[in-house]
Amino acid sequence: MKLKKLLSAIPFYNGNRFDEDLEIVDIEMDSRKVKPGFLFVCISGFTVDGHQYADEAVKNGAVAIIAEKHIEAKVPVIIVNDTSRTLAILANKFYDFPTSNIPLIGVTGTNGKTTVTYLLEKIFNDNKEKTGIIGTIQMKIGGDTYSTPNTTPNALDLQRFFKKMSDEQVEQGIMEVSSHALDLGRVYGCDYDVAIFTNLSQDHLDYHKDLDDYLRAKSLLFSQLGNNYNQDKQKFAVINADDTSSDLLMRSTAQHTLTYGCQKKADISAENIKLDASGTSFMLVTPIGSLHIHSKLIGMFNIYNMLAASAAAIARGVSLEVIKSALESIKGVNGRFEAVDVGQDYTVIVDYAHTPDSLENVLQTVKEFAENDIYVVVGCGGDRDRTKRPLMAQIAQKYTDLAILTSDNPRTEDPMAILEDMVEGLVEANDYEVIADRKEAIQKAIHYAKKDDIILIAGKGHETYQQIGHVKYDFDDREIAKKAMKAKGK
Ligand SMILES: CC(=O)N[C@H]1[C@@H](OP(=O)(O)OP(=O)(O)OC[C@H]2O[C@@H](n3ccc(=O)[nH]c3=O)[C@H](O)[C@@H]2O)O[C@H](CO)[C@@H](O)[C@@H]1O[C@H](C)C(=O)N[C@@H](C)C(=O)N[C@H](CCC(=O)O)C(=O)O
Ligand SMILES: Nc1ncnc2c1ncn2[C@@H]1O[C@H](COP(=O)(O)OP(=O)(O)OP(=O)(O)O)[C@@H](O)[C@H]1O
Ligand SMILES: N[C@H](CCC[C@H](N)C(=O)O)C(=O)O
Ligand SMILES: [Mg+2]
Repeated sequence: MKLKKLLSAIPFYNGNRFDEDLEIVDIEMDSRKVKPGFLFVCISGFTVDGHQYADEAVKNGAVAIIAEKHIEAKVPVIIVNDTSRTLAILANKFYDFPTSNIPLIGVTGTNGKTTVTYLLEKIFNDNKEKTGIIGTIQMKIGGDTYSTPNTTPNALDLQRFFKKMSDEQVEQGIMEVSSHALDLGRVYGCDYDVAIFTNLSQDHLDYHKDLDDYLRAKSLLFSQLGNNYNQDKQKFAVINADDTSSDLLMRSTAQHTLTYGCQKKADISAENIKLDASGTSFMLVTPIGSLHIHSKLIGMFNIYNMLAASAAAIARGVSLEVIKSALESIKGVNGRFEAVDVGQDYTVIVDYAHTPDSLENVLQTVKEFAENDIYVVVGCGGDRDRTKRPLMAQIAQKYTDLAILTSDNPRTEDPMAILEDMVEGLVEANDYEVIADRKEAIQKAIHYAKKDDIILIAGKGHETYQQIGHVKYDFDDREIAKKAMKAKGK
């Protein structure tokens, strides 16, 4: 694309000082990835300032630069107020507004985003539609998977992936939209058809000033719904009516709303709920009819996830029969309440609970079905919200017979300092142990386990690494638990 055409996406941009007939081969925000003919965008990051790398970008072949301040360069430098937002606008234009060709569902909320996206994948695949997914575990088109460092990638990677989805005739895009992404404008310009809200509870207070600021970030998904207005497309906000933030989110959108819930009056609800250790059953009540669902997913929180997915599928025109068969056949989501079974006579569950609310939900569920002792192995991530650490330790102790506090991904923090923050939250007299080495902590829990006990290993779920400092070491809770059980003779 010609630089001139690309720059037409920036309002009031009228700099004719440069050779705007320059051909731009692609856009980059990372100097190390720049190739001849690229446009380099300087981003002021959290760790370094991208403006420092303009020289390197030019050496690698950048033919023009977008920056927030004057820099000396042998190529045209276009100055804008906010390079992050400009990058989102330019990437959208460069890849030809790919989300206008793909029906897109965005899922936001503190917990349940990944789960809801995989429920939706199953529903749309059963409806014979090709899906594309973007989220915490991976990005995916049909059966092909791609890794991503973020739950919601930066605007450039995101628009590139949407273009790929569009080229590969994806019929339904489904993505997790993190509060960081909303706040940093990573999803600016994405044309969502359905925006889903799961719930709001404490997390990410390292980044957001307070819970109101966190909610404000989440609300951006709803206020931008339908901005790329197209009268042929109906847009829907799917909102958890039982969550205290639902009112604000409903007021944040001018589009249709579909509410779901089990307590307050809602458009889509679950009645006659039955929960047991093998799954859940309920009557799914919707504006297009009611059906009985029997699912293998465990816990009340998963009923909410199923309601959210059903509501979005209904908004997209999927029949209740397809929704029922998909929800009844899905076995679970990678690393979410995943049983690790080598034939032992006690239960081991690996789960991704890494917030106070998710840990409480999951332990409440375990407690409801426990026939004997409950052990939890849990830690908190380094370089993340410190205030959730004592709360998570308190919850770990409240619902279990033994809490083994350990490391999650310490990142650049001292693991013992993280554990000290956790221990501050302990209030009850019952037992706890602190074992900083996660492998040892898992082995210890398995060593203690007797017939009919339950061990919950929380926080890392699907992750296959442990990040210590800046290095990611191979680490999979499930593999370590299996080895420990086999070493014990099960
Ligand atoms: C705090 C945060 O969000 N950081 C994100 C951010 O990194 P950054 O701004 O620090 O980037 P930087 O390293 O300072 O670099 C600034 C600029 O210089 C450029 N650069 C850098 C070095 C070089 O040699 N040349 C060069 O050009 C970089 O490409 C970049 O454009 O931009 C990066 C690229 O998009 C992200 O990968 C990175 O996410 C990191 C991995 C992260 O941990 N983010 C977390 C907090 C996050 O966003 N999490 C949410 C999910 C939370 C949830 O569970 O809900 C997410 O959506 O993932
Ligand atoms: N609707 C829910 N409400 C509360 N807790 C939930 C809910 N759904 C899942 N959980 C718990 O939260 C954990 C994480 O679930 P999931 O990965 O679906 O959430 P997420 O919102 O994608 O998380 P992340 O912010 O890390 O992307 C699960 O392992 C489970 O313990
Ligand atoms: N997306 C979340 C994941 C947390 C997972 C947990 N294992 C941790 O490392 O803290 C985050 O980056 O805050
Ligand atoms: Mg997720």
